Amino acid sequence: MAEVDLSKKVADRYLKREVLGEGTYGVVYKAIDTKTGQTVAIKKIRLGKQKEGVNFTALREIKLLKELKSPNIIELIDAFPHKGNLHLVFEFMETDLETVIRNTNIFLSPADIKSYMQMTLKGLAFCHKKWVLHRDMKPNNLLIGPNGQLKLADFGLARLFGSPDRKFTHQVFARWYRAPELLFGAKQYGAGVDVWAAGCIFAELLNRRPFLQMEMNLTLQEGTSDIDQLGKIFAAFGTATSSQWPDLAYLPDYVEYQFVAAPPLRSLFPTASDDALDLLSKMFTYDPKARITAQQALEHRYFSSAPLPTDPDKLPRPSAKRVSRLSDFNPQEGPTVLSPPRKSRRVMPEREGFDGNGRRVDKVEEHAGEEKHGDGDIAGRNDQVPMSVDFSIFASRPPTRPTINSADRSHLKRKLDLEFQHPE
Ligand SMILES: Nc1ncnc2c1ncn2[C@@H]1O[C@H](COP(=O)(O)OP(=O)(O)OP(=O)(O)O)[C@@H](O)[C@H]1O
Repeated sequence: MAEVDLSKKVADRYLKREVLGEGTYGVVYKAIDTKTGQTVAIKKIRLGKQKEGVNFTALREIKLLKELKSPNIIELIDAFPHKGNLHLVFEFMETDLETVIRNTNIFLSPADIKSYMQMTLKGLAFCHKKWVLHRDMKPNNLLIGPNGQLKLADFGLARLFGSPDRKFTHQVFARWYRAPELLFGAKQYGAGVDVWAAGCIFAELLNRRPFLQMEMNLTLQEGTSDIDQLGKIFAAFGTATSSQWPDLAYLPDYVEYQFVAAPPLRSLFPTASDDALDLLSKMFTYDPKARITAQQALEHRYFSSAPLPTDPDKLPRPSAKRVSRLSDFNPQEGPTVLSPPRKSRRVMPEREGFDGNGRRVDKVEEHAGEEKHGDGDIAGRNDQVPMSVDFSIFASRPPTRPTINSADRSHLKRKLDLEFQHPE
């Protein structure tokens, strides 16, 4: 009873405005905090049928996330259960790094790229120090505020609510940022998965296209896609060997890949400086134990050598989304609670495409406006992280992991042969 009273009171504090979009965990609304006049973003996460709502363990974890405060982390301002959904209130951000990268009117200088990478790694290093992993790093999770500050969004959510279900079409992109240990089915992994993803984002900033991007038809094939993604990685950096990565052959989904030598790194990043190339090679180290940490990356000479990182407020970025202010509405009218619209942004596999420069082209599809909730990748959670959640409250179950059969192997061999004959 007490929980219901509390949630109503908190819910009355925020006036929902328009829907900003829908992501893995549910719908995101723009809202106004009537207490402060501040514009916020509210992520509404469906909890399922659990009548008791959020349990104490989850609330404790959410409290920990609220304490995760750093200039490069999106602040979780508030969290409250309401009508069977968990509402997470975040500071409102104007745009995101994916929008910056794919805007062809924006020129990113080496100093700009350095600045975006520095802010990304600062956010990562801060959370890793507190034993919190992101696990779903990608450019659209790197939000940019009005003063150019880049902040990491969705930290800790993968652990709380389960890794996003890769079957959701807008999640297929996330595979391009997955570390090889995850693709080989590692059950125990650490902060290195975020560093690998940050390396992919670094590469994307340099080349202005997703680095380890799979063709859509392969990305959407069930079961074989992790294998194909590994093929893509090995085509770029050479097949991983046990001498480079001693634990390789013991990974749950390990399969032997045809050996290919690495092409020169310089050929993949023609515009990068030598320092940038050196840092990239350390972020893309196969063995997660030997991979550079976020903190070590920040101390790499790339960040102290010329050109120095651009000041965040001088970074080029797209024109800002309009930010509603408290003065924009009449409090007499009462809260404007908008239902999820019938049409909202959603990426469709069959109609989705890429333009000639490898940029994503999102299409709009009509749907019921219902938010969805991933099944959760519990098996893959990091047991070393001292935060624990009773996943049963979210009705999460470990996904069935695709097994590698002989058909997969021959498909893999064919794919690898093709890829290596016709490198991109
Ligand atoms: N703090 C925020 N401020 C402003 N807009 C936000 C904020 N958080 C999310 N959004 C916007 O809401 C929409 C949905 O975001 P969400 O993070 O749920 O999913 P996503 O980033 O689109 O995809 P994914 O779930 O795969 O990460 C996006 O358009 C995103 O830019």
